[in-house]
Amino acid sequence: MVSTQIELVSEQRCFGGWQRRYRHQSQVLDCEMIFAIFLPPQAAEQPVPVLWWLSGLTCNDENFVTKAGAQRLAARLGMAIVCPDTSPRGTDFPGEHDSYDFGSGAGFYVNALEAPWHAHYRMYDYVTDELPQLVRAHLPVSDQEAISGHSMGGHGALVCALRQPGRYASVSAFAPIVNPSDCPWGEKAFSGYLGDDRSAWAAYDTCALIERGDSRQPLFVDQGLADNFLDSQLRPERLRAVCERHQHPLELRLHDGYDHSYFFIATFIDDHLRYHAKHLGLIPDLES
Ligand SMILES: N[C@@H](CCC(=O)N[C@@H](CS)C(=O)NCC(=O)O)C(=O)O
Repeated sequence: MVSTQIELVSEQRCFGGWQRRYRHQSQVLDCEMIFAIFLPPQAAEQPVPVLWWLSGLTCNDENFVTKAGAQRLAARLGMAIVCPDTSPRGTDFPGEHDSYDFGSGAGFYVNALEAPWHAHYRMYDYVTDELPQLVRAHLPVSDQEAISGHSMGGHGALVCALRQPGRYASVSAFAPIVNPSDCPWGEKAFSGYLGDDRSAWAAYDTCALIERGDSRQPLFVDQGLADNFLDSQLRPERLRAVCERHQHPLELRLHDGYDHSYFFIATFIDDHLRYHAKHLGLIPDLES
């Protein structure tokens, strides 16, 4: 079941299109949520394909919008970009706001199984089901979709695509957490949201999903080599190894000197937008 109302919070003209924020009551998360959408100029004429952008720890719907610099090219390509928030909001469970890597701002795109989180922390269903239905019902986007994200959101994007073969035209990620079942961020989040039975964790672990082999969708991943979290949390070599073992198509680009920040994302976001535009069948007007 989908909530039916969305309320415009703000809008700005941007590269001939619109950058907007909307508020709505999420039934899946049982709280009020805000999401951002960039609508390119083409959306005034007809529904346009949509890129889902999943952000990382500590983010809300605004980080990508204000820091990635994606709107200029998205406007030319005719691609909408939707940025969901990263967790339910407005709830106040014990410990929910105490740390940056668990609770608010850190939903990890899972459907929680453990109390008290399971009543609200259902970000997988929110970003793959409720929000797409809501956006399509109210805004000029087509059912063609691609997905990308950063860090916790890179994990989310890869997991959403690998769990739903054939759904997204393409998937990409910046500095994704590729093996959350075996890194400190993931172990903390998954034991809190999913419980101690690690068999439930594999459904949200990119490396485990590639092992399972349900999807053959190519993965496009950028990773900075000066990323503070490279060796402790991200471990792209594990993604490379599992993809090699299973002949899963992977383009993994390692970039000297780039860190974990949105400066890294802003540097390479155009490559990702063009990659998705190609797979979404958009004909880019890239002269000039
Ligand atoms: N706050 C954490 C790091 C959190 C962090 O780097 N978050 C990334 C995603 S994992 C982010 O995008 N932060 C928001 C921003 O840069 O705008 C720390 O200082 O260790």
